[in-house]
Amino acid sequence: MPSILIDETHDPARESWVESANGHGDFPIQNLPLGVFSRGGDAPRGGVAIGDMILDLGKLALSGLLKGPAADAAEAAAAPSLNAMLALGAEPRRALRRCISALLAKDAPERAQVEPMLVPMAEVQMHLPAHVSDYTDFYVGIHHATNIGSLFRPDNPLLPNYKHVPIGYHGRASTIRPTGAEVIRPQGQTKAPTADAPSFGPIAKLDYELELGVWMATGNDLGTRIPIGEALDHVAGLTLLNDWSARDIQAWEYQPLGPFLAKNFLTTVSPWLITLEALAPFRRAQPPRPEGDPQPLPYLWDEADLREGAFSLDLEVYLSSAAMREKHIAPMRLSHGPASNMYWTIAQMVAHHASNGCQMQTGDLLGSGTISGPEHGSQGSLMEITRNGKDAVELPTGETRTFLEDGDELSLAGRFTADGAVSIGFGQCTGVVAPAKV
Ligand SMILES: O=C(O)/C=C/C(=O)CC(=O)CC(=O)O
Ligand SMILES: [Ca+2]
Ligand SMILES: [Mg+2]
Repeated sequence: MPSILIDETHDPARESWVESANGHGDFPIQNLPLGVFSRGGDAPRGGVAIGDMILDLGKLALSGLLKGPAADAAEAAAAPSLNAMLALGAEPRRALRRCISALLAKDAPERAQVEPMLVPMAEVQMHLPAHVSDYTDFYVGIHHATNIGSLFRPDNPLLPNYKHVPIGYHGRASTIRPTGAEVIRPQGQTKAPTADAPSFGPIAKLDYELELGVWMATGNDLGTRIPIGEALDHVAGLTLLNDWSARDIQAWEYQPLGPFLAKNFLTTVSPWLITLEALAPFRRAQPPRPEGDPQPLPYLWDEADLREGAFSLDLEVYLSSAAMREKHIAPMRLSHGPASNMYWTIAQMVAHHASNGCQMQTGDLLGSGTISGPEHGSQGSLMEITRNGKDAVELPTGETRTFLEDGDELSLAGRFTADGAVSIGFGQCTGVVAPAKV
């Protein structure tokens, strides 16, 4: 476990000569997240967000301003995906962060050389930061697991394995997209409990799931494990993740093998990878397990992980219907809550995933599972908010929603805050629902 490394890159007094970065909600100089962008159809390449600009890592790599591991990292990042850069591991990534922070800091003598490497964010197209090797979705939001379990299985909401095993399922890498991808309403086979027979067509219960995504930097050899104490050394950073879900397909298909077509038609992520090093000031102790909960097996237990395995992060979900956007009504907040409702830490997810010798790889993406709080107003899906369609939500236009309608725009937002630190965010994670392609 890398211990919390707070250095000059987190200094709250550090400002940038890129004026828009100072006081920026997501991308002040203390964040410096990694992404892949292109402009006007040119080749996608790595970049670092700073305010409303992007520092082109392709140009930085060629500039001669970097030396040693930082130069290696920038050179590897001058590619259509960051996989080669992530595969270098934490040290070159951290060295690059320290150099970029110094180059972008107010009064940096290199300003005149760096300024031509900046591209306005408004002019670019964002891509996924990495080629997704494999995608796995966990289920660590204990309130979500309890809420949704009681809707799918009223007699048996939280199954007895939940507090021993970080439950997950294998998702599909080919349908992960960055923010902005249209959410085409899926078609599928469904059967209402009252119907005599199943039918096929556009689904009615389109939902979202508020999740954290974890990008893996390095993996393990087939047949070997990742010890929990080393798990975060394999992680590059975090993203927001929306696991769009078809609840009517899910209810009919999920037993006995779990989610399949209800979940694999699209997953949206925020395009910026917030590195673990940027998150150092926001690491927190994992909330203690409730009294009476079982002690996890030793391969899932690490004292250092318990001391700093959680994050001080606030999450929000916003909905805006087509009619709201037409009338310039601000998006309505559907939920708000802390990310501290994760029963298992990221290190526990990673250690468990590799515990059977499963090979993890650079570019693997792990979803946390839906993060819900215990109270109304903090649930991370419409199925929970509307109790599977029983209690409609009223929008400011007087429209109502039980699940998402065509034209709805759904956005996730997340913000890390801590005393004495400049807060940072993920940027956009949004999708607009389009009619089914029948
Ligand atoms: O059957 C259930 O309990 C429901 C499972 C899910 O909705 C799966 C899922 O995507 C996990 C999650 O996001 O927490
Ligand atoms: Ca999910
Ligand atoms: Mg999905």
